[in-house]
Amino acid sequence: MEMGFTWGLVFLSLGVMGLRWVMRRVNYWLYETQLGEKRLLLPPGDLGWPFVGNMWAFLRAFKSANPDSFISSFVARFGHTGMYKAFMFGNPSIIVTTADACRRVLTDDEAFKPGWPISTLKLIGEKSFIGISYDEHKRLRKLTAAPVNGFESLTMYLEYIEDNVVTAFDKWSKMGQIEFLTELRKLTFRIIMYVFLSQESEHAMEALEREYTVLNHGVRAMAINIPGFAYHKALKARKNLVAIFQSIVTARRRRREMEAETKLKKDMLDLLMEVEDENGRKLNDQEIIDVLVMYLNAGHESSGHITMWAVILLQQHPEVFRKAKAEQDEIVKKRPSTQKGLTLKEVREMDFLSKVVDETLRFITFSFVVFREAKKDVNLSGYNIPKGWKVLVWFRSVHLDPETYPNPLEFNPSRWEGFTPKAGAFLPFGAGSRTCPGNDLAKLEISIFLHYFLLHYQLDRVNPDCPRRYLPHCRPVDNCLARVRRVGIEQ
Ligand code: HEM
Repeated sequence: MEMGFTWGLVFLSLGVMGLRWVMRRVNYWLYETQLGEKRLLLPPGDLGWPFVGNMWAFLRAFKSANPDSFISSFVARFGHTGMYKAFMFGNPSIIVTTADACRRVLTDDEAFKPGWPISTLKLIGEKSFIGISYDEHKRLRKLTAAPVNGFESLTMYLEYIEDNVVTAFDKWSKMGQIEFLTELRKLTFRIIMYVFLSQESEHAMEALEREYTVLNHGVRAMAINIPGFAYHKALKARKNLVAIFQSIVTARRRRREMEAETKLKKDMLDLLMEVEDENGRKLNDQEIIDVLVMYLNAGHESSGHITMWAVILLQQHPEVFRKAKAEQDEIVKKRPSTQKGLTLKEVREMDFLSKVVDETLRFITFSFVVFREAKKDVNLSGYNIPKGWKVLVWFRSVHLDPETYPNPLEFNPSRWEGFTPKAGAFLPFGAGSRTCPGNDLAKLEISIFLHYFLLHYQLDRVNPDCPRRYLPHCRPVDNCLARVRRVGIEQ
C-alpha cells in the first residue's frame, strides 16, 4: 500500500515536470521553429509560458520596488547581449536595451513601423498616429507639429502657461492638503486643451481628465476585457472620451458653418478640419477624434509627471535646489523693471535648470518603452529580428546604463556639465520620424513651473518616503499628497 503511494507520488511529480517542460516549449514551437535556420540567429532569451509569455515576470517587477529586476533577470541568465527574445503583450518580441540598437530601430523607417499592442491601439485609437499609414502619419504630423513648435508658437503659449501656473500656485497654497500630481495633471491638461481646442470649460476639462486617468491605467495592463479589470475600465473610459470629443467636434462644425471662417482664430481642431490629402479628401470625425484623443493624452500626462518629479527631486537635493534657485533669482534681478513676467529668451538662458530637467527626464524615463514591428527580417548587432516580431525599445535601460551615466541611480544634474551623450544614449522624447513633437512645449511648461516654484514655494509632502508605483508611469503611490506653501508667508 505504502509502495503504491510512493510510486503514485513519483508519477505525479514526473507528470508535473513533463507538463512544465511541454508548456515551457509551446511558444518555442509556435514562433521559433517556423523560422527554420534563422532561429539560430535570434538573440538569447526565453518566450516564457503560452499566452502570458513573460508578462507575469514583467508585471511582478514593475509592481515591485525594483522594476529593473525584469531586464536584470535576462542579463543574469543570458549575459550582457543588449537584445533579448521574449513574449510580451501577446506577441513574440525582441527587447532592445542598448543606445546603438535603440537608435537604429527608431531611425530606420524602412525596416520598422509602429508596433503597439492591439490592446493599446484600441485605447489610443486606430486612426491615431500609431495606427495610420506611413504617408498619412507624415502628412498629419507635419500639420500638427508645426503649431506647437518654434519660437513664434512658444512665445504665444508662454503667457497663457505663465498665467495659469501663477493662478494654480496661488490656489493650491490656499487649499491645504492636495494630491500634487492630480493637480498638476489638471494644469497641464488645461494648457493642452487651450493649444488644441482653445477651450477652457472647467467642466469639460475635469470630465476629460478623469477619463484619461482611467484610460492610462489600462494602457500597460493585461488586456483582459472583463468587468473589474483595468483594461475593461479603460475601454469604457475611451468610449466616454470619444463621446465628449464628438460633441466638441460637432459643435465646432456647426460654429464654422455659422461664422465666417476668416473671423475665427484658428486652433489645431480647425487645422484638422481643413486639411485635405492629395485627392482633396478631408478627415472624417473619427479620424479627427482619434488624433485629438492621442495628442491630448500625450500632451498632459508626461509633462504633469515630469514636473512633479522635478519638484520632488529638487527638494530632495538641497544643494541642487539652492543652485537652481540662485539662477532664477538672478534672472529676475537682471530684468528691466518695466518687464512683467518671463520671456522665451530668459527661459532659454536657464542653463542649470535645463540640466535639472534633462536629469529628471533621464532619471525617471517617463516612457520606459516604445513599440515597433519589423517590416522585414532585420540584422541588428549580429542578431536576427524576424519579420512581424515586435521590438520593445527599452529606454529605461539606456538611461540607466552606468557606462554612459556613472552612478546612474544618483540624481545629479551636474553630470550634464560639458557632457553630450552619444547618439541614442538620451532618448526622453524618442528619435527619428516619431520624435515627440511636443518636446519644446513640454520643456517650456516645466521650466515656467519650476521658475515660480523655485522663487516662491515649498512642497511639504505628507509621506515623503512614500513607495513608488511604476505602472502605467512612475509616481508615488499617494500621488504626492502634500501642501504647497508660499515661502515667507505664514498660513
Ligand atoms: C515631458 C514630456 C514628454 C515626454 C517625456 C514625451 C515623450 C515622448 C516619446 C518618448 C515619444 C516617442 C514615442 C515613439 O517613439 O513611439 C513621444 C511621442 C509623442 N508625443 Fe510626447 N512627450 C512629452 C510631451 C508631449 C507633449 C506636450 C505633447 C503634445 C504637444 C506630446 C505629443 C506627442 C505625440 C503626438 C507623439 C507621437 C508622435 C508620432 O508618433 O509621430 N508629447 N513623446
